[in-house]
Amino acid sequence: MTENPTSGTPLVVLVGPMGAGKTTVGRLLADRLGGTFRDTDEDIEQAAGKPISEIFVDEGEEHFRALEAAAVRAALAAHPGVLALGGGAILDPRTRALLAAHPVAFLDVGVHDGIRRVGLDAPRPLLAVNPRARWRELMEARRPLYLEVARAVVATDGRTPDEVADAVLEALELKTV
Ligand SMILES: Nc1ncnc2c1ncn2[C@@H]1O[C@H](COP(=O)(O)OP(=O)(O)O)[C@@H](O)[C@H]1O
Ligand SMILES: O=C(O)C1=C[C@@H](OP(=O)(O)O)[C@@H](O)[C@H](O)C1
Ligand SMILES: [Mg+2]
Repeated sequence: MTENPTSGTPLVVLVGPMGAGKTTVGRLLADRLGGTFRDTDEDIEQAAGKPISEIFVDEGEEHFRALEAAAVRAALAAHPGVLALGGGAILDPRTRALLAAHPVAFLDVGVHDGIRRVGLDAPRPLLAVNPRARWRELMEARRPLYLEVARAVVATDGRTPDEVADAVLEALELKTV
């Protein structure tokens, strides 16, 4: 295992917009690094006992963001493997401040690949209406925040998840098992 025995904090944290491949690439990276994978969206769903789309409908986005901030804080403090965040986690200034102490990779993607990928996947409540325009709008507002927290920026357009995982390892100079 290349887990981080001294601090018990993540070897790598993935941020970026919906469809960047954080969850998919995070799993691959955990395999390569010999650590475990954690995704704060999954932590939130498990704790709430329902999918994120239902949390948005039942309790609203603000409530989801509060759960998300707590889930990210807990995972950053204690998860020694690979951690993927949800696309909007970086909206919280306290989360961004915490991320400053961690090896964060921003998985970048353009609207074309981003939208194609989310179209193949589980529903994202923020993209339920006018997905293309919404995705662009969100990315425009959030790009500076992704850049603010990132130690490495990794382009994912036209790359397979395996190629993206390789690029993250290289950019952050991480050693595989
Ligand atoms: N580099 C890639 N190329 C093609 N498809 C991808 C790539 N990365 C992820 N996907 C697919 O896109 C969808 C969304 O990926 P996911 O990892 O959930 O993104 P995120 O967690 O960043 O929203 C999934 O169906 C996944 O299999
Ligand atoms: O960008 C966002 O605000 C969101 C991204 C989603 O995660 P992914 O980025 O893993 O799709 C999930 O947290 C929720 O639907 C909100
Ligand atoms: Mg995800």
